[in-house]
Amino acid sequence: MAFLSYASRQLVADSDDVSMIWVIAILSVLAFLMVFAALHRLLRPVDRLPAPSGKKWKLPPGPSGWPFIGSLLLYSKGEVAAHQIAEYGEMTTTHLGSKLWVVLNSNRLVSELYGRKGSVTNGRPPYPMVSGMISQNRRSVLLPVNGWAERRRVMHQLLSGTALAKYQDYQDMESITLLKGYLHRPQAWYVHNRIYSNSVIHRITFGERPPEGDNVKEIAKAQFDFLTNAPPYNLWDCFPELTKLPIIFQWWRHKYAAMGHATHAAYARYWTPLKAAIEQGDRPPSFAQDLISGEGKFSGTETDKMFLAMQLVEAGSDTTRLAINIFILAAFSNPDKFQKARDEVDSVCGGSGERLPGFEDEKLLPYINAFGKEMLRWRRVFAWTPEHTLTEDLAFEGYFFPKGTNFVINHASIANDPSAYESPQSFQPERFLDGHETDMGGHWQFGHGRRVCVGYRLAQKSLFINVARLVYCFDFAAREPFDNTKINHFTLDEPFPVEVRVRGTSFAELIRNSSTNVGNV
Ligand code: HEM
Repeated sequence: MAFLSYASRQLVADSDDVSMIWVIAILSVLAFLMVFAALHRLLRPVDRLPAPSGKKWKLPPGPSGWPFIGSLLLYSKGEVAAHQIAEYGEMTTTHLGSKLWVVLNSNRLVSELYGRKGSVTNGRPPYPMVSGMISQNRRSVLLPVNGWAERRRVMHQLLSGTALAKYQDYQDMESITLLKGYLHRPQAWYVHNRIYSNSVIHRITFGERPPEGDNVKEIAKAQFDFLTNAPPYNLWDCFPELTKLPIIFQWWRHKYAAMGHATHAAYARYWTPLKAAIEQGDRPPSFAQDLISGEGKFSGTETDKMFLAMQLVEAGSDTTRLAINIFILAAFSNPDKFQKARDEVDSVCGGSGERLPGFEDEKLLPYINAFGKEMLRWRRVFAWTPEHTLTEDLAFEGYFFPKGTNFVINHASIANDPSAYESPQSFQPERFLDGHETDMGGHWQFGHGRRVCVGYRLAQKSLFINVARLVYCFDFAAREPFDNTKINHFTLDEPFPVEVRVRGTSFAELIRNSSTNVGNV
């Protein structure tokens, strides 16, 4: 009897346990579904939100992508993705996390949407991590119109017109230093490219070459943190709405907040002594000097000024280094075009090392400028450049785009479009011999429209002077068989195997005798 009552109690207890397990399971599933539904609602891209009454969003075709992440996995395939995306037509709709990315696959559409419609496509989406936390909302390149516009005006004013001419002396001087580097340590050609790029932008920003020491490493780290999290590389910035979650659930914020503090501290350690020296008046002309003296009429705080100057150094250094690397790649991969470029410089400067080409020769050397443009079409510094975001709903060519749509240039696919460039795989500077060799049309590596690279004229001058002088004085060959589609941008070591040789003794003599103390700087 006792046994029976024990057994029946146990049965009831067991069935209670089973029911409890069921209850917990059902509640868990319900909780999961609720969280899923809430997240789904929170992370709806703008084209899934209602359109103004009586209308419907109408977007170009594109891959359907996965729930939540959209086509994130596709974009991780690099240039292969760019070509697959372009298969949908002149414009392709994709989703990058919760962001709506409309990819522009033709020159015509970049001109139309970045250029003609520039007053409504000059926004930026929110980047809570790389802009908000890492950059403390102070790097203009990622700011929305409000916050960006004044910084842009100041940079434009202090980097164009007479300032541009003033800074040419720095480029001249540093380019001779680069030639001397190539002459004395040819195997370190890629290091000289880096030194040139850092030194020029540093002189422009602060009036002097970068100082040696630990500060420089800290700055390099800050730049690395920024670049490796720039769009579209930061996963959390593909879901900006997640910042609406209670802070306790945003475990990833700490990492980026720490990067922001480190960036601020590194900048301050670097900027403070340079600013003090500039204020004492014993430094040559520079962007920072103009900024500090109030020349640019910038209403920002001291910290804003610091970020503006430091951003310039970051934006101008690595981009130029990579572009000169691409020149070397183009030079040894296309010997016939290289010879044509050399013939042009010889016809102006003499074929026996009589004198170095200079800025005064620019109009006489159209092929050199065309070479510079073609190399940025042929191989690129950037696969993707930051989004241009719609600041209001836009009806365009039968489509209806919601405010918040991000337009993005498909650089790789446009550059390889046979309807835009005959034999796009081949390197042909001739395609840019159109009387506009010194402007930047023909490729979009500097962006386009109101947010176009503010330093593109400086960059174009750097490319001109270095391409002209390197073509004139040095020979380049691949040291071993090499696939020239592999650029290895992200290494600071030799990116591809190159043998550099000075053209002859008269050219070595010319370089040795060239002074790096030119100009009135
Ligand atoms: C080959 C060299 C360079 C390339 C390929 C390049 C490319 C770019 C691109 C694609 C953008 C963004 C454009 C957009 O949003 O549509 C940009 C912005 C910017 N670039 Fe360059 N750049 C180069 C050299 C330079 C130099 C030498 C400087 C410094 C003087 C510079 C300073 C900047 C700045 C400050 C911005 C942000 C502008 C803003 O906030 O409006 N860049 N650049």
